[in-house]
Amino acid sequence: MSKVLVSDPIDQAGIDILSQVATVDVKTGLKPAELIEIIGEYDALMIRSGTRVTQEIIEAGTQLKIIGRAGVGVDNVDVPAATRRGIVVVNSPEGNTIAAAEHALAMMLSLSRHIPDANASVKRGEWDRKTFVGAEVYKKTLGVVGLGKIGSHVATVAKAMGMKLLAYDPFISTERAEQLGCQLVDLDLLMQQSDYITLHIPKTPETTHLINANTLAKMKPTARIINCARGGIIDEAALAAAIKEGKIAGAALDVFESEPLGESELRTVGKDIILTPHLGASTTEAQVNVAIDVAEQIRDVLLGLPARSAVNIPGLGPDVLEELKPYMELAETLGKLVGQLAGGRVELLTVRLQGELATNKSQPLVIASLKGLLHQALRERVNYVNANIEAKERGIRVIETRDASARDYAGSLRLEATGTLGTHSVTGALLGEKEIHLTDVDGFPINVPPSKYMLFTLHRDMPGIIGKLGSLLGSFNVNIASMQVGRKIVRGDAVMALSIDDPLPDGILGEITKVPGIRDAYTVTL
Ligand SMILES: NC(=O)c1ccc[n+]([C@@H]2O[C@H](COP(=O)([O-])OP(=O)(O)OC[C@H]3O[C@@H](n4cnc5c(N)ncnc54)[C@H](O)[C@@H]3O)[C@@H](O)[C@H]2O)c1
Ligand SMILES: O=C(O)CC[C@@H](O)C(=O)O
Repeated sequence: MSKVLVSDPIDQAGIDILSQVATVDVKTGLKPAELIEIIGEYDALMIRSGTRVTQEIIEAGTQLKIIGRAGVGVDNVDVPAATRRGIVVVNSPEGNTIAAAEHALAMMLSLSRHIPDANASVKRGEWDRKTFVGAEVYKKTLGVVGLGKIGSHVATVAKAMGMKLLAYDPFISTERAEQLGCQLVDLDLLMQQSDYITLHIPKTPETTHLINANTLAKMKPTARIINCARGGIIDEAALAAAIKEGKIAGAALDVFESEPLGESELRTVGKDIILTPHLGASTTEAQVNVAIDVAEQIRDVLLGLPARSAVNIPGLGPDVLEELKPYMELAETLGKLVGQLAGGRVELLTVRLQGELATNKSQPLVIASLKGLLHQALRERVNYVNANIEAKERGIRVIETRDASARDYAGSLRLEATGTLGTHSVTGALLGEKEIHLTDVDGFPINVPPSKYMLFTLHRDMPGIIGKLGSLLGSFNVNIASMQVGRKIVRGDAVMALSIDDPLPDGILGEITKVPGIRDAYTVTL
């Protein structure tokens, strides 16, 4: 019989499901060293946010087939390390949506009516009705940052309370925002005009400290901000200072840069801040939902069936997977690349299956392309199961075309993305059945394997330009691993594809486009 370790408190409904197929050990509060010592015995690990599943733990888990996160965020799991070891990582993308949305709404109302402090004062034996005069949310403006699952529910309820809604989400269509009664605006306008601001975005390199001293300075002195998404999206020191200096009226936080919250400026802010210990998902209903959702997936994988919500391995049948796996990796890589070249919000993705691919089942490749395209916005929240629906919700139209006559490679795939900032295309093929090569960018032929960090330029093919770019990158200590120019005619327009060893430092793209002859530059992380 299989063995499952449950290392965080999980609802009994989940344990009951696991017990149908496995021996279940519940051992919570283990120290990393204790977990490393015992993990080798187990086929599956089920966690919440309390267990940090590091590469070391994954390597010690020699029998592990699946890690189940009873919740949304898998930021406490080293997913790449699990993927390298062939371990499926599953989550529950929707089980706690309502709980988290309601917590954010509760925070907003508690802030506006001083409920935590009024409650504490009565319990101290006081009867003070003057200090706790509040404000109504009716007819006030709520700025929703991130209009995904949780943000959408918050918006719907806030609308019903008579609030005016602004939303900032660069990956959502105007139509979707309008359906929710939200006016889609840029972040600056949202910060300036909102009375309440609520964050519902993932934590990514782009969203880390998205709310900082500069953005806080744009808020009204009477405005309040709520973060029930992820710690680190708000710069905590800047927030504490902004409240203490009266630049904003208050904040409510459920999540923190470091959890559990230790010594922190936030604790010294006083009555204008509400702090809860990551309770967004802590409702009986949500805990039952996520426990059942994840336990069912662990049970299925232990029985050799696909998981419905894997963040790293598709929930498709093993036969389809085996046949299409290399092409799905190609499609996902091209999706990530074209999404980053297009920037902004993509409205149309054209997927063109060429050569022998034209006769293949296209659906998995379209899904893999969309998963890649949406990765920038949704990170681990987009998977092979939800990519299609997430794309629809964002108003991304997909067109599939086929060209069996294309003969350059046995089979190749071309993705073209049209968005608010223009149209870009990329083509790729497999060499030796496995090795991905980029064969065309924006109509310019190249032949380069993708690498984690890349830089693409659109420039005029003229003497000296490569040297100037090389020196500029060198002056920023950027090491070039490889470089190739693709051009159609000599001294015409050309594309340069560079693989670089590290991410480009901030501000360098602007310097690159100042090099005479370089029109555009795009940095890409794959
Ligand atoms: N406090 C809790 O206990 C708790 C519980 C559940 C979820 N969460 C967190 O809540 C957040 C939202 O979860 P969800 O399920 O709604 O996710 P979701 O993927 O459905 O929605 C996230 C939205 O953010 C948008 N987005 C991505 N990058 C953005 C950017 N740079 N600027 C603006 N918008 C951007 C996406 O387009 C998407 O619409 C996540 O961080 C999740 O981890 C917290
Ligand atoms: O397990 C929890 O309570 C955290 C839940 C939440 O942050 C999530 O990502 O689902």
